[in-house]
Amino acid sequence: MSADRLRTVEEQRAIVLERVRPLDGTRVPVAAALGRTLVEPLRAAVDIPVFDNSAMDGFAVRFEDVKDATDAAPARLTVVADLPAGSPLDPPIGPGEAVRIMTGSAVPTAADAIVPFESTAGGLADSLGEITVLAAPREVGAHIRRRGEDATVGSELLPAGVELRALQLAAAAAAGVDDVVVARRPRVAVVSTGSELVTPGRPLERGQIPESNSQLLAGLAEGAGAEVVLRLTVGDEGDGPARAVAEASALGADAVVFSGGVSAGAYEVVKNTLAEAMEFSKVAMQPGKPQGFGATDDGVLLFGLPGNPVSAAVSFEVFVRPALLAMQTRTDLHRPTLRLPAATGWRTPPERRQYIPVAIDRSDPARWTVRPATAGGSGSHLAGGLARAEAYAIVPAEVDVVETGDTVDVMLVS
Ligand SMILES: Nc1nc2c(c(=O)[nH]1)N[C@H]1C(S)=C(S)[C@@H](COP(=O)(O)OP(=O)(O)OC[C@H]3O[C@@H](n4cnc5c(N)ncnc54)[C@H](O)[C@@H]3O)O[C@H]1N2
Ligand code: MOO
Repeated sequence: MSADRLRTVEEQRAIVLERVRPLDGTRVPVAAALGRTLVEPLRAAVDIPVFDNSAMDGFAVRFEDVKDATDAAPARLTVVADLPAGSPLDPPIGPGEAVRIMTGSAVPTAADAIVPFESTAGGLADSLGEITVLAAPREVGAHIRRRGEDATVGSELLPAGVELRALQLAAAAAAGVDDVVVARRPRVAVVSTGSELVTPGRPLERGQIPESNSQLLAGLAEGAGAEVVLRLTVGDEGDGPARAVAEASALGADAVVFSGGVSAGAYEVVKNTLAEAMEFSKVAMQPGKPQGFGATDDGVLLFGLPGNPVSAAVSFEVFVRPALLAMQTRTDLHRPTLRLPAATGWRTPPERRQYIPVAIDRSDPARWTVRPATAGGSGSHLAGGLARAEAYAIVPAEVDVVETGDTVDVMLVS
């Protein structure tokens, strides 16, 4: 590689992923597994449904008895038992007999169809003595939900490597599973660098700004399944980064995410103090050109993201998030992307892939469009506009300008 050729995003990401070691699996209750990554397939512990059960409130019948029932020629049956949900009973049903049954109750072995209350003359109001069936069930098995039709004991509901969200955990619970084996949460330290940074809300003197990257990066890290074990700000002089790495290691951190102090100035504290453990490179992306990455001897990953807030946000998406997911053995390391037309045009940097924060206009459901979320275009300092961003439009390095109506790749991040 020539000295001035910038690395591609893929090259830099490959260097990062090469250093990732998978975290151990741990067994956690299903109730505590939201956002965790499965490391063993999820298998059903019981059938779903657990037993043949009624899909309707009504009567369990012998199809033969009611198959010809109509308004003009109703079938009359005697109700011989009542089955609320949860009843353990399996009452016999003789010719001309029926059992009142509620949705979810086990269907008696002797029944082969359900007649809903709506198909009888008396409905619920007159459902415990003689009943008059005015309409035949469609077929044998009508309104019966069969045991195991959704899943059977031992069948795989989910493969390893997927994130457990509410729907997946509901399926686990429905399958009688009470705990799952998931990856340990990566422990992350978030370290902001810069002598100009002040805790938000404090009075600002000339030259000072509110510190926002730790909020950004801690939130993104947690969103990627990590546990933030340390969050601090260090100045541009001294050995703050090295002390932060030591503190993070003592806390068992798997990764330290620095922001700021990685480019070409006189006070690049991350670059100046961690040069032995980290490599500092330029990546053909905008924002996010200056990147630092490395690891301690103990394998703690060290990310040196550029300090501009949009640069830090984009860099997290393309390098840190995939690494945190890979540690958790997640199969899919990347955000979903769509291809959408641009609602307005914008300029793009030469020879660098652009990641521009965008808002999606969904007013026409058949034609979503995107527009830059930041008023000043792609400026990496425009932290306020991030509030409106829900995605990044990704424009290839070869493209110089996006025109209104051009289709762009859009990486969804919220
Ligand atoms: N001569 C050159 N100058 C710069 C280059 C270059 O190639 N040559 N690259 C520019 C690019 S691109 C970027 S991006 C920045 C990256 O700089 P650093 O990573 O060293 O970041 P800092 O200088 O420390 O800060 C940049 C900017 O961001 C603000 N900042 C930093 N940390 C925070 C924080 N935690 N919360 C809020 N804002 C933060 C900081 O005040 C600066 O305004 O370098 C360019 N320069
Ligand atoms: O590459 Mo910098 O990250 O443009 O702002």
